Amino acid sequence: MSDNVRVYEIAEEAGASSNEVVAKAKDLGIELKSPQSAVSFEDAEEIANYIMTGKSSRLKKKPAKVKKVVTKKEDSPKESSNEENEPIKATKNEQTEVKKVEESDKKDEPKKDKPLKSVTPNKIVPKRRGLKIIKKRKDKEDTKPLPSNNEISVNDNQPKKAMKSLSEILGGSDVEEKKTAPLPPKSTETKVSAKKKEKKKQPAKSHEHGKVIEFEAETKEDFKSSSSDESLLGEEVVLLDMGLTDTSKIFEDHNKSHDNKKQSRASKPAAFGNRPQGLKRGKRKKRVKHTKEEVSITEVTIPEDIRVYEFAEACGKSPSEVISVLFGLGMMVTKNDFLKQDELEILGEEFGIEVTVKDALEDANYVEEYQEEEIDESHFVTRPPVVTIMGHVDHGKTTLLDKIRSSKVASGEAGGITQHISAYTIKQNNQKITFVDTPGHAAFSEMRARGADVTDIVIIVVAADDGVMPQTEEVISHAKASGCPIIVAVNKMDKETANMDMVKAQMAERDMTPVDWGGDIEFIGVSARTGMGIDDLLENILLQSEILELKADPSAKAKAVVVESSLEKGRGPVATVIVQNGTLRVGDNVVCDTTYGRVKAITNDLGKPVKELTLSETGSILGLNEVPGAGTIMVGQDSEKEAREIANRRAEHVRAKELSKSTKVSLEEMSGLIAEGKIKQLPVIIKTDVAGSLEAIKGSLEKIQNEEVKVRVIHAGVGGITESDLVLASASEGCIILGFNVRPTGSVKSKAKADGITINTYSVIYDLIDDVKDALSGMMSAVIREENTGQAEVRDTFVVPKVGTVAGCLVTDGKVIRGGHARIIRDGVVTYTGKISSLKRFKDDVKEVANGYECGIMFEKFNDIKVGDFIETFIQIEEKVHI
Ligand SMILES: Nc1nc2c(ncn2[C@@H]2O[C@H](COP(=O)(O)OP(=O)(O)OP(=O)(O)O)[C@@H](O)[C@H]2O)c(=O)[nH]1
Repeated sequence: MSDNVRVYEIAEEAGASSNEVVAKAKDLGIELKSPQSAVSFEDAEEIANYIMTGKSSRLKKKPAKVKKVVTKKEDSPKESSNEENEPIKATKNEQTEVKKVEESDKKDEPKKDKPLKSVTPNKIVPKRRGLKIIKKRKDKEDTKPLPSNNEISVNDNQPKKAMKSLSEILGGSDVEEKKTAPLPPKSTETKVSAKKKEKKKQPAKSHEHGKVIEFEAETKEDFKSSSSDESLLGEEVVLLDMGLTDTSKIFEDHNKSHDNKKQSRASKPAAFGNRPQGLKRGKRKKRVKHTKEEVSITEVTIPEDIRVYEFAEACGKSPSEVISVLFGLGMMVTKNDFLKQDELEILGEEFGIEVTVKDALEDANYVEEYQEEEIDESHFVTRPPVVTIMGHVDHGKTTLLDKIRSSKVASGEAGGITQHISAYTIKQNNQKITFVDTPGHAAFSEMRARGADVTDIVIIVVAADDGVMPQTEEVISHAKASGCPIIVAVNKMDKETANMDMVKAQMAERDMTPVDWGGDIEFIGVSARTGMGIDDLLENILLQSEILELKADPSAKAKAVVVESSLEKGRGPVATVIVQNGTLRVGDNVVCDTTYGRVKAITNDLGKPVKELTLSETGSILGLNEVPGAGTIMVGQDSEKEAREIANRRAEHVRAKELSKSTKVSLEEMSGLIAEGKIKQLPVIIKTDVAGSLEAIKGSLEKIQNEEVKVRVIHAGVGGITESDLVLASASEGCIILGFNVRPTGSVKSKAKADGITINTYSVIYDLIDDVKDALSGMMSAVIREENTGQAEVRDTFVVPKVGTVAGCLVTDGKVIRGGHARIIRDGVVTYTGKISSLKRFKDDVKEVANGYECGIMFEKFNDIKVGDFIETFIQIEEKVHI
């Protein structure tokens, strides 16, 4: 077809009458006689744009009137297009279209011309497409048969690439929206449907000729060439906007239609790929909004441990959406990864959803329940204080604890106390005081962190001769953090070198000013060896306790804190507890975190069986199904069933968490490994009979490490080696299970064998540590050690054609070995390091030549040998490194 465009076509395109076109053409200096007159494409574009935008490069003055019309039509997005060069009229059309689409999506984003393809005057082709499309659109609208000339020619001329640019500009999702959106009457969409019908009637001349862009609903990023009506529809939607004078309606409609499309759009982030950047930005914003409106999920309650895909599902999103949001913020996750707290927060904000993390143990939070139900202040009575003694190593904690105990408990009653126990109760002036021996200040704080702050008063022991030591400082911080009243026991006052004032001064420097110096801390001089001052100390404790007004209800169900636990031969799990509230009786059903049971027997701190333990009393209980962790809280339950259910629920949760953690850790560490370079790890699971040795082993193992290797304790627990340990071990490559005083039972053993999991059991801690050291040593790179084997001096050189230079040498030390390593030293500088490729005595190849003999030596890939060079031969010995 010809290149000519007729007046009425331009009129349709520009949404004006033929007469107007003629008039405007005249303004531009193009003479048109009638609606049947034809002009070139360039002129047609110029005229159309002039009508629509009021601007033209051929016009010196922009007619304000036209401009107005345009502005109205396009709802202002044009303004910015003015910044671009006028000649690009068609571009403007495109922009206008895009704008409309964009704006209908997000009204709040005003004109953004930039994202559109930057158009240069040379690139007229895309403009034409715009023209073509507009034309089609109008056709339908006005039910005027469209001359297909323009379209055909334009289409034919247009390379596919140009089509893509249009698709980019339009943005797949937007188009799709229009396609599927329910359209109110008079809206753009209404027109579209009208057009559709028309199209059916009209064998779409224009379509036949040219390729039409089709935006697939599902794959927005793709666009295709097709001649189907549907595809036309897609185009038309866009084009219709152009023709409309009441754009505000369109926007309204678009907005409405958004609601329906949001989801599908949001779930196709791939569509972004084809969009210009500016649009992308807009879209992202949109997406957030839409999700909010459309899915109408404004809040979700999720479990603490939730994977990406689970979260996506809960929020009505696709996993890829979640991933892309996090990816955009530099967080790499896969759909199976667990989301962290901060990630959940970000996602919630991004999607406009209020995310509530549900306590997974909500139904099994027996401690909280107890606090709510069992605490009845009307039954409160005064209870004895619980005291913890802390201090620097060797300052006399243990001696002091033992002294207090032995001096306050009749030896007959105690049955000759020799065994160290973790807690005991004494009587001072008929008032009870319970002392707890925590394994260290870290353990003390750990217990507090777990909510098991059993301590009422802290005693800091400072040796009168040593004064404040590094650990004393740590203890001060821990004690202060606990908020408990502090008493300083200045120990070893029996020593000649004791200096109370020095201790006081040092402590005062650390904000622990003695009462007699105007502060509020009592300093009591004691001697754990002689017993001096101990009464004074106990009196002070009782005084503090009075001030604290410690109260509890002995008639309530028992609530106790486990301070020590172990698995004892013939007795099973044993837990040493201190009762915090209520009374713990034999026969009580109790739950203790993941363990439960019916109290079979109670032995008090003197090792005697008792029927009950009341407020602040301590003793050991038997009857739990497993060994509870130190610091866990034991609470009495109405029935064993209830106790079991709670414990099982908690155990399940812990197990799930542990498993999830182990995958997480390995992932995190993958990147850690990369960052660290080459570090190797030995994952281990430690199981011991008592909590004390568990801590000791764990602590020692964690310390065994250097830059290259280290131990990673995946799990550490008191009790036998179970199948769940095997599950955990198999989740971590190369994990070994270390048992101390515990052994796997038959079934666990055989399962471990079948799964290829190593279980090593020990009864001596040092053996365990040594074994782990050996294992780590095995993981370390071997060290290459050199050993000199001999030396030779080059006395002469011979060049053998095609072979190389042979050094005629005299071995001056040790021996020279064929195939061995050698260094050539010239003037004291190493000039070559490599291998001896050939070693001869006269004409014979020999394996080695000893000191004092002459030989011919050739080197691998080296011929630059000179008389006077020294040859040093050596062997390399690979040596295992021990940690
Ligand atoms: N002269 C004298 N020696 C004491 C006194 N108290 C403790 N000792 C000695 O100090 C040393 C350390 O005492 P421990 O009770 O083991 O000290 P600790 O603070 O418990 O030490 P760790 O348990 O290792 O943290 C022992 O040799 C005690 O005999 C005291 O009042 N006077």
